[in-house]
Amino acid sequence: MTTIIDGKQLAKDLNAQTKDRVASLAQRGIVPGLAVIIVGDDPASAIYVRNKHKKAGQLGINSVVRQLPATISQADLLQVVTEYNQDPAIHGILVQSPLPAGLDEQAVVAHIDPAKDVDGFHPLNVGRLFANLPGHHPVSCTPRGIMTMLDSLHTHLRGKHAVVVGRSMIVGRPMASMLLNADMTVSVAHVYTKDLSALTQQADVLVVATGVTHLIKETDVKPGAIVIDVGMDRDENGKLTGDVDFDGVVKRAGAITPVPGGVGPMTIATLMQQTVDLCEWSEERGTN
Ligand SMILES: NC(=O)C1=CN([C@@H]2O[C@H](COP(=O)(O)OP(=O)(O)OC[C@H]3O[C@@H](n4cnc5c(N)ncnc54)[C@H](OP(=O)(O)O)[C@@H]3O)[C@@H](O)[C@H]2O)C=CC1
Ligand SMILES: Nc1nc(=O)c2c([nH]1)NC[C@@H]1CN(c3ccc(C(=O)N[C@@H](CCC(=O)O)C(=O)O)cc3)C=[N+]21
Repeated sequence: MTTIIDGKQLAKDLNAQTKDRVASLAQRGIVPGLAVIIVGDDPASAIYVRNKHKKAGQLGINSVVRQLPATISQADLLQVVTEYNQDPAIHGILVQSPLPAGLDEQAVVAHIDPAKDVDGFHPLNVGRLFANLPGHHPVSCTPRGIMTMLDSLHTHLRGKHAVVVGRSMIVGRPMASMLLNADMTVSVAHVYTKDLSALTQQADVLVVATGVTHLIKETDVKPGAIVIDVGMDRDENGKLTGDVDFDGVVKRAGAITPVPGGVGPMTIATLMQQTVDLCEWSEERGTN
């Protein structure tokens, strides 16, 4: 029997925990604050931002959405980030990606106070993850949510082979670091990988984040493998689907995430979790 990993239910469970933590903070007069900066009018980004804002409200997190015109200058955008860096009511800052052409996303991310970097995209936090440094630091929410999903399976990861397909800053690279930090043997595949299928067939844990609809088929997967589909793609009918051919792969995998209802809801729940983490860490340090 294949386990269908229920991202929606896991997100519900995680959100319930986050809500409890927010309630405990409220008793001390503390409200976690999240600032979401969205530049331009990309419709997909607008939907994500609305979902994040709604979820934050449900959990008692104070979320501020700052909509900025696509024509904003780099300097003015940096100034908005500075404003939230200096605002003691804001614990997490997120700049929705992608930014319109002409704006330097890396420079904007590097301008965020690393202690308020709720996406875990700041180079200092990326480096801390890569080096597996001890202590508190934020990390990319999508792979962190995937680690929570793997934890829920209560399976032994140490020494097993993980294959990550994709090497983006938001998913593939931080995912590979987290799996390595969990003592797995990690392979990272990308467009130049030769014989991708031969590699993915060796994976005990296979994470796919490419944006290529149904790249991974039943015959690309080892029997019993855990398959995590990060893809959020549109099929020929405009329906949301993944990078994994679910109907085929489900016959062979030991566990698999669906799209929708898999990694996506856990990304948002993890963002909320990490906003509260940042708030608690700043309290511990006494910086607020
Ligand atoms: N559910 C969620 O929470 C999230 C979902 N997503 C979704 O995940 C998918 C990936 O997102 P993201 O990582 O941002 O995408 P990017 O486009 O930034 O990166 C895609 C990666 O996949 C690799 N790749 C592309 N085609 C192939 C191929 N045929 N074989 C092997 N590797 C390939 C690329 O390799 P190379 O580097 O060589 O070009 C690249 O590293 C998208 O569908 C996106 O919508 C993204 C973020 C969050
Ligand atoms: N700074 C930044 N941080 C991000 O975390 C970030 C970003 N930029 N840019 C875009 C990607 C994408 N992303 C998703 C969030 C939720 C779902 C999600 O909730 N998906 C639902 C379905 C939603 C639907 O039906 O459209 C699901 O999979 O079930 C998906 C994708 C966060 N991203």
